[in-house]
Amino acid sequence: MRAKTERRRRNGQFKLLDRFSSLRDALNGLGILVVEQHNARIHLVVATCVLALGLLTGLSGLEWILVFAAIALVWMAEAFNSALEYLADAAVPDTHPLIGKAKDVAAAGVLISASFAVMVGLWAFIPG
Ligand SMILES: Nc1ncnc2c1ncn2[C@@H]1O[C@H](COP(=O)(O)OP(=O)(O)OP(=O)(O)O)[C@@H](O)[C@H]1O
Repeated sequence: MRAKTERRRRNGQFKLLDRFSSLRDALNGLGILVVEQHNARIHLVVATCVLALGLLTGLSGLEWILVFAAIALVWMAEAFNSALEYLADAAVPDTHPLIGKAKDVAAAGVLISASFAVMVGLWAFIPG
C-alpha cells in the first residue's frame, strides 16, 4: 500500500492508467459506504424513492437540479463523515474527547445536508 503511494509520488506525471485506478478507488469507497454504513443504505433507499417519485410526478428542470444537488450533498457529507470515522478509529483506538467532538461535528455536517434535502423535497413535491 505504502509502496503504491510512493511510486505515484515519485512518478509525478499524468498517466491515464493511474486516473482509471483513482476512479476504481473512488468506486470502491462508494461500495464500502453502502456495505458498511447503515446511514448510507438509508440514503440510498431514500434517494431511490425520491428519484422514482420525481419521475412519477414530473418535476421541472429547476426542481430536478435541486433534488440532484441535495442528494449529492447528503452523499458527500456521509462520505466525509465516514472517512473521518475510519481515520479517527485507526489513529486513536481509545476514546478521546477530541475524537468524540470530531465525530459529532462531522455528523453535524450530515445533519445539515439532510435538513437541506428535506427542505428541497418539501418544496419540490408538495404542491402550492
Ligand atoms: N474514540 C472516541 N472517543 C470519544 N467519543 C467517541 C469515540 N468514538 C465515538 N465516540 C462518540 O460516539 C458517537 C458515535 O460514534 P460512532 O463511531 O459509533 O459513530 P456512528 O454511531 O457509527 O456514527 P454514524 O451514525 O454517523 O455512522 C460519536 O459521535 C462520539 O460522540
